[in-house]
Amino acid sequence: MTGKAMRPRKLLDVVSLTKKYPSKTNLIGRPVEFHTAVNQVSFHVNEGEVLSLVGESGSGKSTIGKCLLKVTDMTEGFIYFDGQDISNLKPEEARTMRRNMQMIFQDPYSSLNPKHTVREILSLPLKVHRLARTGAEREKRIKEVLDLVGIPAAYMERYPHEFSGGQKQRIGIARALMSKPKLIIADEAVSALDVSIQAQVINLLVQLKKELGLTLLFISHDLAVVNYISDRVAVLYRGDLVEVGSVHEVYSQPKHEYTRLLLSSSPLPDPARRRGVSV
Ligand SMILES: Nc1ncnc2c1ncn2[C@@H]1O[C@H](COP(=O)(O)OP(=O)(O)OP(=O)(O)O)[C@@H](O)[C@H]1O
Repeated sequence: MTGKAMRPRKLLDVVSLTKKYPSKTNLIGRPVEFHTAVNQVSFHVNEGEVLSLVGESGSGKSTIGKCLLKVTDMTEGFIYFDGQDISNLKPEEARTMRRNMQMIFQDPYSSLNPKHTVREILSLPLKVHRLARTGAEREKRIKEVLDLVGIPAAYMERYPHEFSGGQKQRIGIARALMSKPKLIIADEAVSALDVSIQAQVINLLVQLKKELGLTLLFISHDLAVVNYISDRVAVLYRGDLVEVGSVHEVYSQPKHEYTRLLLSSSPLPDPARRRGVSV
């Protein structure tokens, strides 16, 4: 024993990520002008931590999430995930990668297929990633994950419309957990929920982080929620990453003018600038 602290391992390393969207096309539909939604953004997420991306609407948060999941192609930059360069994956490789990088969506109402039962919704990731060969194996994993998110296994044959908003989001979280991913990207995962339900879902994520050692990239415009859940926070302003640091550092001593503005305009009680505020 040397007494030295272990260095955290970077699970995700984003280097100079740039995404430009076409903003004007010529007569034959070729893009001739571009809008830079994400500009040379670099950050990392350590294994087992929650990093939040914050910023006002249009600052590029969701675009970063989409580039990471390969839902959209980035224009420039590098992405390293779990020791692998995933900057330029082929579609088949991206599918395999998504087993380890899953997403929780903002709107639990539209993100679950209304025609599928919970069993079908949760079976799908297992089938796509060829993870459970038999029906019994699938059943076991579904029950295990429903238990983790606090939905009774007896509700497995129900359809999404039979659940409340908070329960639907728990099912969304369950779906993301099915393949035992290493990283979960939660894009405004609680914004569509009532405040009291938000707190329950956030507490569930905190509990899952502790129990499963989850690594989370949490995308949100809500500074109170971010304060509660995050280890570190990265602030985006019009596509630029202007500041990154521990929640305590950023909230108590914001370095960038925009971060100060964001904090002053958020309904965050003063003590919330210290860690541990409840939402
Ligand atoms: N598919 C697209 N085509 C063209 N422009 C886009 C597209 N998606 C996003 N944008 C633009 O890119 C910029 C960043 O958008 P993005 O959705 O990433 O921001 P955001 O911070 O997630 O905002 P919000 O919280 O409102 O979703 C915005 O100016 C947006 O209009």
